[in-house]
Amino acid sequence: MKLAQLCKAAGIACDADVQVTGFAIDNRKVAPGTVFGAFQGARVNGEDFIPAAIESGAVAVVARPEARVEGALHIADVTPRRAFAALAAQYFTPVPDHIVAVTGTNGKTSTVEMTRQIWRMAGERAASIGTLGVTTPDESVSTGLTTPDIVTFLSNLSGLAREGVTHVAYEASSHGLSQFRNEGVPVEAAGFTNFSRDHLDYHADMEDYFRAKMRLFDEVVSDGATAVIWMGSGDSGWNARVVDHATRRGLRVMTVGEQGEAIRLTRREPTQLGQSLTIEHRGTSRTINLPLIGAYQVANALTAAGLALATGIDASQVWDGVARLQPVRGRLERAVIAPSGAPVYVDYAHTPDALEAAIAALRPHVAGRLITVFGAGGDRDHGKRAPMGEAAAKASDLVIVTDDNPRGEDPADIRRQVLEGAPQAREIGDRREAICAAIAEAGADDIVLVAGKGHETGQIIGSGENMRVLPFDDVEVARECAAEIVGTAE
Ligand SMILES: CC(=O)N[C@H]1[C@@H](OP(=O)(O)OP(=O)(O)OC[C@H]2O[C@@H](n3ccc(=O)[nH]c3=O)[C@H](O)[C@@H]2O)O[C@H](CO)[C@@H](O)[C@@H]1O[C@H](C)C(=O)N[C@@H](C)C(=O)N[C@H](CCC(=O)O)C(=O)O
Ligand SMILES: Nc1ncnc2c1ncn2[C@@H]1O[C@H](COP(=O)(O)OP(=O)(O)OP(=O)(O)O)[C@@H](O)[C@H]1O
Ligand SMILES: N[C@H](CCC[C@H](N)C(=O)O)C(=O)O
Ligand SMILES: [Mg+2]
Repeated sequence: MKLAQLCKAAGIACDADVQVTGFAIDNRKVAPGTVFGAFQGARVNGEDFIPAAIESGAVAVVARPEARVEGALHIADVTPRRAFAALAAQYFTPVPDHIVAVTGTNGKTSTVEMTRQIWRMAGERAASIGTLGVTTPDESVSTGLTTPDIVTFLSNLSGLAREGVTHVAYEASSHGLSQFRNEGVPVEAAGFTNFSRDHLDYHADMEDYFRAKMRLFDEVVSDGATAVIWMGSGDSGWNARVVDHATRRGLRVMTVGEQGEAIRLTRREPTQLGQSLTIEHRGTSRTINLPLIGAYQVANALTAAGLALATGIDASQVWDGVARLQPVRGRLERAVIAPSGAPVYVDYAHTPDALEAAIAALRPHVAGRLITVFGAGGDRDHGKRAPMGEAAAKASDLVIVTDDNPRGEDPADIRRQVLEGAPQAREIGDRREAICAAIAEAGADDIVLVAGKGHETGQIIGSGENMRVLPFDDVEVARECAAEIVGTAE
């Protein structure tokens, strides 16, 4: 493909009659004919690798105007990541016909996964991209990050289209949005789940964090797209601000929830295996049995339903799909029933709000005590640690604070910060020991919640060159702890 053609389609000024063979943001991935994106990063300055990229055959470099580019075309832009995304998107074609994105502090992975399930049950070839990796009709492949880099994202999308996938739901994290890591393609609908504290190690404050998320509605979605916005009973005001952003952009606004107008939730009652919901949609009231527990999964399921409707799926198929949703890996997943009879749940709650939501989900099912085991990740937002402790302590009967991916920090330090919010909690650093202690402690009427790692399969220790990932899976460990108790009793 010719560079001039790509530039023209992207609305970027460049005039070079060179053949493009690919795109890269890492000089080590440059081959002859590549367009190299040189960005200032959090760790290093990509502009330092421009000479090496040109040496390897880069034909053009997208970089700030002040960057030095000698020996290749300089496509200068004050926001080079944005220009690079727009240009690369012209190269990685075709893409699936229906693409939707989901943002919010919690619930993105669950919502994209549920959207994928609803599409699939309606007979579409559907995929999702997010924290769980890329899930296609045939397989699931982990990518390591919620939003991979822009080149991986775009090439994944065109790869999916070539495999015949027509519908894709992707997760737009605030990191991804602020780094222009997942855009350039036509986005037909965007979902918004909720907004609460997280990532203030990366964003200056809550407003800055919110602004990053709003790029999805202000800039990333296509003109005339639909905004599916959760409006629950107790929302903090952020969700109403999302409606303002969507309205200003001229999007079709679809609000969903107890206070939703397009899809209104009028009743929710926990049942033995899930919950019974009454929904009003297009003047019709219907009762649906959602086979999942937890108010939070209702929010995600209804937001997913809104996204499926926005892509033209027939309403009766959407509601049938909601009634047949399968659990999402690591989100209120029942790992095992302890020998005492206590169920043990694994959940990915790693913010104060998520812990509150996960505990609230289990509370109606607890006759005795709710025992919560959790920790906080290292090299991430420190300020959320004490509030996580508070959220757990307020709603649990017993809290055990343990380690969760300490990364480059001293784990004892992280636990101390969590314990500031939960002074009565027990402290057991070793995560396996903590999980086993909770399971051993639980009686027949109790429930154990192991929060923070969900689907993760490793404990991340150390950083940089000393980083190691020790195999660790909360679900497996819970099962092993339960088996050990049986073993000791025999
Ligand atoms: C802070 C952050 O988000 N960093 C991400 C970001 O890196 P960066 O642009 O700052 O990169 P950098 O390492 O400073 O390098 C700058 C540039 O030089 C280039 N380079 C670098 C070295 C070299 O030898 N040659 C070279 O060309 C790099 O490719 C890069 O373009 O872009 C990279 C690829 O696009 C990501 O891999 C990297 O994620 C790091 C590993 C990370 O841990 N990110 C986490 C915090 C994250 O993004 N998490 C969110 C989930 C959040 C949530 O939903 O809760 C996510 O979306 O995954
Ligand atoms: N709608 C919701 N409201 C409140 N809490 C939620 C909601 N959905 C999920 N959670 C909580 O957040 C946890 C993570 O959910 P999920 O993985 O779907 O979110 P995410 O936004 O993708 O997270 P991440 O930012 O880490 O990618 C769940 O295990 C649950 O504890
Ligand atoms: N167990 C995890 C959850 C991380 C969630 C991730 N989305 C992020 O914050 O980057 C941790 O804190 O290490
Ligand atoms: Mg996620």
